[in-house]
Amino acid sequence: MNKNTIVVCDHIHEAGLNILQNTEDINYVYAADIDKTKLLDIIKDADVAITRSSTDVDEKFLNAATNLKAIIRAGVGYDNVDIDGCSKRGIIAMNVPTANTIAAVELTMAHMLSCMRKFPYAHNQLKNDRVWKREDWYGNELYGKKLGVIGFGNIGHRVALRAKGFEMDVIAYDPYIPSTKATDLGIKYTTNFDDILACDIITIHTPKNKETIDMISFDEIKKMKDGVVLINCARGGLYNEEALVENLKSGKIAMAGIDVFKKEPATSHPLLDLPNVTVTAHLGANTKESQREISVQSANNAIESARGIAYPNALNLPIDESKIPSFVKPYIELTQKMAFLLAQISKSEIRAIEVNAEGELGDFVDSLQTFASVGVLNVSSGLSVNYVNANFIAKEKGIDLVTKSSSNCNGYKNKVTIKITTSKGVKTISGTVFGDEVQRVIDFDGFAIDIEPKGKMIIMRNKDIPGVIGKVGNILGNHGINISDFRLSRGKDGIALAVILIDEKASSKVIAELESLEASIAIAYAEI
Ligand SMILES: NC(=O)c1ccc[n+]([C@@H]2O[C@H](COP(=O)([O-])OP(=O)(O)OC[C@H]3O[C@@H](n4cnc5c(N)ncnc54)[C@H](O)[C@@H]3O)[C@@H](O)[C@H]2O)c1
Ligand SMILES: O=C(O)CC[C@@H](O)C(=O)O
Repeated sequence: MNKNTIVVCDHIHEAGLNILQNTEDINYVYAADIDKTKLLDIIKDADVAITRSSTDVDEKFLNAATNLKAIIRAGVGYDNVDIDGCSKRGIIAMNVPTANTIAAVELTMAHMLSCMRKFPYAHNQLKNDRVWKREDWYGNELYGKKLGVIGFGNIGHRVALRAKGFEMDVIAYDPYIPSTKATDLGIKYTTNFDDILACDIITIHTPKNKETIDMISFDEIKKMKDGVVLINCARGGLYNEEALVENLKSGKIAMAGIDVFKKEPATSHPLLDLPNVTVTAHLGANTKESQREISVQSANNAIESARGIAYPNALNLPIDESKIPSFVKPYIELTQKMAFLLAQISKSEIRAIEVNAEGELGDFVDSLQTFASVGVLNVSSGLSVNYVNANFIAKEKGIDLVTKSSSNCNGYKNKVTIKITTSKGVKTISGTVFGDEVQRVIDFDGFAIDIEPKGKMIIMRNKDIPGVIGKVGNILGNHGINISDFRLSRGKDGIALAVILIDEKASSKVIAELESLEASIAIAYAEI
């Protein structure tokens, strides 16, 4: 049996390692203790890799991982995974989004309490210095304080709930959620960032991305109360680190509780030199409960993806299958088939692919576009194109991807039209699904037609003159080709379009003979 290889690149709990070890159809390699440069040698054999924040999945990693089909980030944040790089190579990237939520929530509360009571310093004075000076350690209470929560997702909303337990006055800022997500929990909601800057304590729980890096910097800190407390258990760099250091030194920020740093490991960071900072070494996810769960989920997900069964929590799939209503699924298949058909007929450099989804289907036009790209590119690039990398490859080839949608679909419940622009001109195809799953092509280049997109076919554009059908039948018959269906559509200007479904492949000789007919304008052969 040809076994798939799963490489574990970082330390994960033994519960997951045992699962991998005991899975017969998996070849499991433990590479967590190996130097990261040597990992590049090992990763070349991996079908699936499991990583944490200590392994950067960057260009170097991905270039070395020539067999890789899937990668599991054993945690929430995937800012150290080059998702575009994965997509370009057809690698499915996944994370484990909720298994460490509680661990991170509780560490946030610990930092908050620790900052308010200057806990580590009080602890060190007694434990390390053996000094009993109670007058040095007057802290502040959480009770009654205003807490600003930036990012109200899995962690942020739970921090808010716990803060309410401490009878704090909590306000959430997260423009990407409905306000009711907060207000239903009895938590105030704002879209005005200044409301957050006016709080006594601010904690951040957003992902790290272009929008959130330096979200709090010199200007924002200037607007804050003197003596504000800042907590970051999300990602280093969400608070600008230079601004933190300067304002902690001046006392504008009274205390900061920091679990994460812009560059990790951070053993000589200037924040570590300051007396008003409580720090931990990226321990947000480090509870035994959370690590066991992350490890088990990562191992199971890695096995499923190695077997090609499922890709739980995929980050770069164009569609989340669970969110696609069942009526859309046959349209996805139809779109890919029609695009494949159209690209075969076009046989020239593709410049643009436009997908127009009409009816309720309009809401899913982006997903349909991806599958149209797969269909088109499969003709020229083969099966290495999949729905993870199709749009990247199309863009790299300079193909314009256009989507349109409308509610009106001329008598059909839903309809999808693909328009391909090539160096030779424009071709269009439309289709619909009758009932639950009867897929039909209903229009070819403006000719109304009704065919199932399946099998071998000749598409012939011809002058609408007598005797064409007979002559075509003769040529195909002479070559021993059986016609299973012949669909004719007559245009207004004396031109007709025929789609001839046949049982055997039509050779280039057959196509040449058809082209030589006096009525013939254009002949193409295609197979789905
Ligand atoms: N310290 C650790 O070990 C540790 C552990 C787990 C998670 N994390 C980090 O914590 C953060 C939050 O994780 P989560 O599981 O709650 O993620 P999540 O995706 O459930 O929530 C993130 C929230 O941030 C919001 N958001 C995004 N951009 C925003 C913006 N510009 N302004 C305001 N809100 C914005 C989103 O709408 C979402 O509600 C992530 O950065 C994650 O990597 C750290
Ligand atoms: O332990 C890790 O890999 C980091 C965990 C945490 O930061 C996460 O994003 O899940």
